[in-house]
Amino acid sequence: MVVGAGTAGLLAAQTAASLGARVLLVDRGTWGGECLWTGCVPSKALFAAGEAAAAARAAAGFGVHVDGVRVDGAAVLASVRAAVQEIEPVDSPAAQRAAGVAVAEGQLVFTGPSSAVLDGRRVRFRQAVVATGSAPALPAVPGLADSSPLTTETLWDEPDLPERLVVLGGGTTGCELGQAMARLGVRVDLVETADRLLPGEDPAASALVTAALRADGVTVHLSTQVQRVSGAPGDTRVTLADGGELRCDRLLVTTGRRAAGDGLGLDAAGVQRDDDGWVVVDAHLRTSNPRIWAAGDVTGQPQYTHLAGLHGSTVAANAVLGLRRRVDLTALPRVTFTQPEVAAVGVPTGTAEQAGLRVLEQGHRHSDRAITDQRTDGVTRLAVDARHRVRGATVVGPRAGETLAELTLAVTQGLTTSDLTASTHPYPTHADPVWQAAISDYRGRLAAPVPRRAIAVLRHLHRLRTALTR
Ligand SMILES: Cc1cc2nc3c(=O)[nH]c(=O)nc-3n(C[C@H](O)[C@H](O)[C@H](O)COP(=O)(O)OP(=O)(O)OC[C@H]3O[C@@H](n4cnc5c(N)ncnc54)[C@H](O)[C@@H]3O)c2cc1C
Ligand SMILES: NC(=O)c1ccc[n+]([C@@H]2O[C@H](COP(=O)([O-])OP(=O)(O)OC[C@H]3O[C@@H](n4cnc5c(N)ncnc54)[C@H](O)[C@@H]3O)[C@@H](O)[C@H]2O)c1
Repeated sequence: MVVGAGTAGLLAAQTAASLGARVLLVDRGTWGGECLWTGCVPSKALFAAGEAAAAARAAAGFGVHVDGVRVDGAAVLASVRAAVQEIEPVDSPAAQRAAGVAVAEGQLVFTGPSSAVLDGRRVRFRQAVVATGSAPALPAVPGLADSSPLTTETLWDEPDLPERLVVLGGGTTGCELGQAMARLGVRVDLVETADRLLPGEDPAASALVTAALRADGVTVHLSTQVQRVSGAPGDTRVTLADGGELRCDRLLVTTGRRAAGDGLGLDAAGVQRDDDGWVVVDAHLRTSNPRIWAAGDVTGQPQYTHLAGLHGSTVAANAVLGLRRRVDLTALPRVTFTQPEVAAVGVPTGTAEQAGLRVLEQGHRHSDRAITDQRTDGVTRLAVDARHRVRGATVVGPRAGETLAELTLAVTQGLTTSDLTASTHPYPTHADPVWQAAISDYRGRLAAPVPRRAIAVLRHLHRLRTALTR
């Protein structure tokens, strides 16, 4: 039995069925989970709308004049919902049945180590997977909960875009949505408690994203605590610790997540959770109940759809075939879909030098493709070890998420900068700075005393051979 039909649960159920297991997949009704309904899909569709508006405004820089860009907020949100609807059939109950998975809709509650109830019906299972995801967490700010703030669970049902929006939290979600909204003409204040946006990323990435958001009209407040929230939608007031006040029509909270395991009867099932509510798993994703596994956000591991999917297929193989597969997080890629995008993998490049690695940096000012596209505000940073193996990378720039695929392969396979140099890169792409960084590292190696002497000997031998054959 699999509880939760988000990415983790869908992949667990489909993989288990393909391995010959009889599988029941249970969900409350949001087949496809957060990614489809309230996460990746709507946020990327909203970002695409913002990108279209920004491109229209920036067109004059290319000599193309678009007069009077007008944003119809209701139509933007309708286009976002249309994107969700177009993808929805792939994750629907019908699609699961076609894949050999039995489905049931309702709220499942565990009643013991191998039993549960689903809307009053008893269910017994040999093995179960908990894949119930995570939910937005509201910080303990006085007045916040009473001010009906928006979260990523409610934003998409709004009839129109607000005129003024305060976004609390400058992590991935706040930066993506804040920039998209500003580009769509919303007056955005973005409030972050840390001293930089995207505090988990390389500081170079934070600086470039902050500059880009400001250029799009976002007012960024760093190192700022919110003391109190008052008012209601239409006129919400956010009082800052320094005494300042922000007024807005809507407040959007993007300050982090909590596990969605409450009310699931995990205690009755003997499934241990940590102090923050995340389900505790071992390296094979097995919980404290040997019959029950967990996958996806609910484990408290990094919250990404690609990891949830990997978790899902891994637990299915472990549960059905008795394998002992692990999920290796050392080369887990991640992308913040702002413009410029921030893509990173492996050892954090911001702290790589403290870890004894060298950082190769290539600004994008001299990348021909960045120049033709008028997006030179990017940087590529590769962390390499003493054997020139790529151990981590951060790329900031257009399509950085696509560029990251090569670097993820490099980190996973222990490739060196000379391996990257040896594979021809097409010209001109946004991935060019990766090749340039690798080539300059390789050239640096050739300039060292031993290779220089070897090159001198080869040159000398070649001259001799040429002279003798004349
Ligand atoms: C705004 C936003 C943008 C994002 N963008 C990206 C992105 O671009 N790329 C990326 O990789 N990640 C992104 N993420 C993260 C990504 O959405 C999650 O990591 C991923 O969806 C988690 O999948 P999951 O299967 O673990 O959980 P979920 O998708 O949350 O699925 C859990 C399912 O369990 C069901 N459920 C819960 N409790 C019960 C119960 N008791 N009984 C029955 N069913 C139950 C729920 O209804 C739900 O369908 C984004 C997140 C947000 C909020
Ligand atoms: N492109 C993607 O892959 C993508 C997009 C969105 C979300 N996600 C996933 O969802 C997870 C959650 O994202 P998130 O951005 O909601 O959370 P987050 O934890 O990544 O960021 C929250 C931010 O809010 C700040 N903060 C906390 N309390 C605050 C307060 N009271 N006032 C102001 N700022 C405060 C934190 O310092 C932090 O920078 C991400 O870590 C990621 O795994 C992924």
